[in-house]
Amino acid sequence: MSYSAAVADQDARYYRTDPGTRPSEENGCRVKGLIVNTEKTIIAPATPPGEGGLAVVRLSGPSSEELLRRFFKPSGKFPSLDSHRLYHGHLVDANGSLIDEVMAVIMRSPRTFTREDVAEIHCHGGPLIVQQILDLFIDAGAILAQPGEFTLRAFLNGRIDLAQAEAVADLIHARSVSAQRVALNQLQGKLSQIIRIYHRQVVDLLALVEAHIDFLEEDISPPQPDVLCRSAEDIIEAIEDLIAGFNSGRMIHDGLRILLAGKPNVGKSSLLNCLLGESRAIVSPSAGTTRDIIEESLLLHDLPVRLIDTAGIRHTDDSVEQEGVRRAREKAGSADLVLLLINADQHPDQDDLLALDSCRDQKLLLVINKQDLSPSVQLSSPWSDYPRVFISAKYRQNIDGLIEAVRDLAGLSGGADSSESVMLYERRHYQSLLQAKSCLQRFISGCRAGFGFELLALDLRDTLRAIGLITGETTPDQVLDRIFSRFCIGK
Ligand SMILES: Nc1nc2c(c(=O)[nH]1)N(C=O)[C@@H](CNc1ccc(C(=O)N[C@@H](CCC(=O)O)C(=O)O)cc1)CN2
Ligand SMILES: Nc1nc2c(ncn2[C@@H]2O[C@H](COP(=O)(O)OP(=O)(O)OP(=O)(O)O)[C@@H](O)[C@H]2O)c(=O)[nH]1
Ligand SMILES: [Mg+2]
Repeated sequence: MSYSAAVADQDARYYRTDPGTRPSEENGCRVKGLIVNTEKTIIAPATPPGEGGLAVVRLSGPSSEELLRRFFKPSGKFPSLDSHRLYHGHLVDANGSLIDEVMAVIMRSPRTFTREDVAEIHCHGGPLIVQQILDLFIDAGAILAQPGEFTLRAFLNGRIDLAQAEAVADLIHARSVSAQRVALNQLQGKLSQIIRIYHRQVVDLLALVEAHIDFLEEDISPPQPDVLCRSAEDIIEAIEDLIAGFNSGRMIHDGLRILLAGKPNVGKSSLLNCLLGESRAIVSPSAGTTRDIIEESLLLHDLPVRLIDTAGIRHTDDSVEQEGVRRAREKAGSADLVLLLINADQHPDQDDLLALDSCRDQKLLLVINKQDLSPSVQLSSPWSDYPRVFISAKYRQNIDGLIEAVRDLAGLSGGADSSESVMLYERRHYQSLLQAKSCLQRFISGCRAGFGFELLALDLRDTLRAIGLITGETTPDQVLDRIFSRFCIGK
């Protein structure tokens, strides 16, 4: 089967190892079984499509070595290929015609990324070459890997847990150094280690409770409710520490949504252009220039940011401008942070107040623009209630001060860039921990209300299930499926 036919056939390749749990046919639609057949040897390009210096094609599974040996002819006289050694040679097809001059390596199980036998072919980076190599191996019995299947196999074979597998994708997608660092820490198992500690503590607590269920007749004194409660409270406290960092983690990972708000002509679009370093939005001295919402992604000192420029907010009879104002107000709610611009050379007026009203409930930084025109402006309440920074968007004055103020307000100054830091940034992990916390809280109220140990044990088992979702011990197949489908082919 050719590479493209194999891609088309991908869906037909999901099956489980256990025949008892074959995918069922429900309403004529196949349910994807996630457990892959690790008897099969998978193949995929490990490098992105297109031209490059090199491309790497990777195989994993029991036939990797046999398939490599069939088509790879090492230079020199090597009776056998040593594991983990890169060899120079030629790749030839079944008829013996040359496909490419390559380097190849065989890595024997279990010291490999997937814990299976892995072979890699480092060929010239041309799409046609890669295509021919894939065709060659697929014709010989290898199957094209699903997106994420190498990492999935590493997970199924127990080399990494689910949080580490997710970190592989996050590492690849990271666009800022901090996001990269946080993902790398997670890949190294630092989050998993903490999760395992929580797990251990809940297991210990459960053992205490269950011992009393099992040995009811024997004369051992039951654990004191306040002792049980205290243990649960300690675990909750630790979980809360991790939960508390989620917002910062999420911002580092997903980027910060920053809305530029303010009445017309305060310089919102000028600030967008200034931060972007290019003239993206139209700037003009006439009020009401921006009508549509303009969104751009950029890095502010390594912080990924989605910057949203909106129509200046004011009362207006122009229907197009009214629509712009409506959209601007609507956007305000979805932002992590609002930069509300006012003029340095003018006391805030009714239109400024209107703009403030539209984003009062948001985290807000007052940006006093055009400081080149006037060095200071006297602010009274409500304006004096907000953190503020003076800048000039047009002349790029104090932009560093602005970025610092943004980081401060987002809670990202210091801490976050410590290389040791473990940060919660996946919503899935956050939700599992919230769930674990509420199970523990239920346990505590149960203890206090004098519930029986059987019931209390149930709460603790629910806690363990919630914690296990993070490392993948208790994660349902559909969730695994969703996680691994985020991966690219070949990872
Ligand atoms: N050429 C190449 N480079 C690569 C990878 C790869 O698969 N091939 N990787 C793929 O993502 C990453 C490296 N990650 C890896 C992680 C674990 C193992 C591995 O073999 N682990 C074994 C122990 C290794 C040993 O002791 O020598 C294990 O954990 O059991 C290999 C690569 C990035 N660079
Ligand atoms: N002196 C001075 N002028 C500025 C500064 N920033 C912006 N301006 C000027 O203010 C005018 C309005 O700027 P814009 O960026 O279009 O303002 P806006 O808030 O996007 O306006 P609307 O899109 O109409 O809501 C332009 O003439 C800019 O050149 C500044 O820091 N100093
Ligand atoms: Mg504008």
